[in-house]
Amino acid sequence: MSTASLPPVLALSPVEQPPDATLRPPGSKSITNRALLCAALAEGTSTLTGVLFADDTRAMLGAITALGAEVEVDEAATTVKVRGTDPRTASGPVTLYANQSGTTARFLLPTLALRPARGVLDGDAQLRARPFGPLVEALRALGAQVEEPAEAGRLPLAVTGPVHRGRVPLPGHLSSQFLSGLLMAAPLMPQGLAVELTSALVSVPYVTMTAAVMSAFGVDADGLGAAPGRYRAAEYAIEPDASAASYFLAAAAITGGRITVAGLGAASLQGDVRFADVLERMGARVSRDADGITVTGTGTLRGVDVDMADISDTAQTLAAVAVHADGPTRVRGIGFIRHKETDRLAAVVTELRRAGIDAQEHDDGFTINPGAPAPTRFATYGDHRMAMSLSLLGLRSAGIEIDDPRCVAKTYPGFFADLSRATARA
Ligand SMILES: O=C(O)C1=C[C@@H](OP(=O)(O)O)[C@@H](O)[C@H](O)C1
Ligand SMILES: C=C(OP(=O)(O)O)C(=O)O
Repeated sequence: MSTASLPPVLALSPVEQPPDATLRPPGSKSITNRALLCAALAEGTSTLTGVLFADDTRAMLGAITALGAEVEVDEAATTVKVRGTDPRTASGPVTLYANQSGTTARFLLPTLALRPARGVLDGDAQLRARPFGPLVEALRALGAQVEEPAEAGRLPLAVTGPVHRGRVPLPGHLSSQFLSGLLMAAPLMPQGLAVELTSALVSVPYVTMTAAVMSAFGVDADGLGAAPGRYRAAEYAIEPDASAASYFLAAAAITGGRITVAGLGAASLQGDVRFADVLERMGARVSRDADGITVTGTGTLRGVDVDMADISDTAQTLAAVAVHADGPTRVRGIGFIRHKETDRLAAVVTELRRAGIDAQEHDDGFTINPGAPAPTRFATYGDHRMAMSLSLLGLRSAGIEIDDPRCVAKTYPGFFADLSRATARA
């Protein structure tokens, strides 16, 4: 699936009747990038199934190949075989390119610090604007050399390992990805690693996910460290992406239809499945079973006051739902999403106001008042989640257009095709 056939501006039409559909979104970006890295660091050949193919995971595939893993891709079968490598035996320099992908970049920097050679990590302009300072400080504290040829705490960065210490302080309030990246490299550090958090951790479920994927590849991690050891090759099945699922569950709530997202059962590793709980609090009917989550819109949506620090990738989805509620929605706990693909608090409030919706930005979140969106061409800020969330406003309102819809290539190239399939028929 590619975004090449999408126009530069996508015009959306409201649904003719409430949808009644089942779909299985592509594999989880977060799990794919963890499984690819753990497999690349493992002894033996792993087989990953349900792999996401999108810009962010292609960045990780390219990087582990550059690091010396052997990768065999069968995209049609969503399968990747990875023969692992040991970065501690590397000799030459390497350059890795993370494109726009925060996970790829933050997961790989600590792995570069395992190599007794110089490794350069870079990304596109958007990723170069995102913070890396806590990881730079942590790797230096562990004994690696880090050069910051551009700006302090920003890509590009050059890292020369190996590390030789095993304890490190780390702030948690900006991003959990720094901790996840350190944890995945931890078993290959000479003393393992113990991290001491110096500020409250955001996006906590992603660290639990990191420990779960590490454990599937034979390493025990407790969320703050791991003992020295080796990953073992595994056969690993990746779940559908729960953040991607949020758009479809929201679509059912907004339209009064019924949509089932298959493949996200009660044992899901992804915190974002809890977005369905927020829809339930708002008045949608939610059922969960071993195979998936179904949301049925009831025609009533109440405004909510909700902390989304654990599930912040779904905050923009909720903003689109909140427009259709019967009272204000206040989202808290997500000041850190100003450092994602764009300043997501400013972006979502600016775009909703452009459509005539009464929305306010706060230090830690936003308030959205319900309203009828005026015909609007929405800017998307190179942020896939702006494009996917704002497209939900086109389900009930006429004249909604999405600028640069191709930005969904970051995590979900087939999003607009899947949205029109899921919402086209009763
Ligand atoms: O570890 C991960 O896979 C992710 C962690 C989250 O980032 P932060 O920890 O920066 O909030 C999330 O927003 C991102 O899409 C994926
Ligand atoms: C924040 C995101 O991605 P990343 O940090 O991995 O670039 C996202 O997918 O919403």
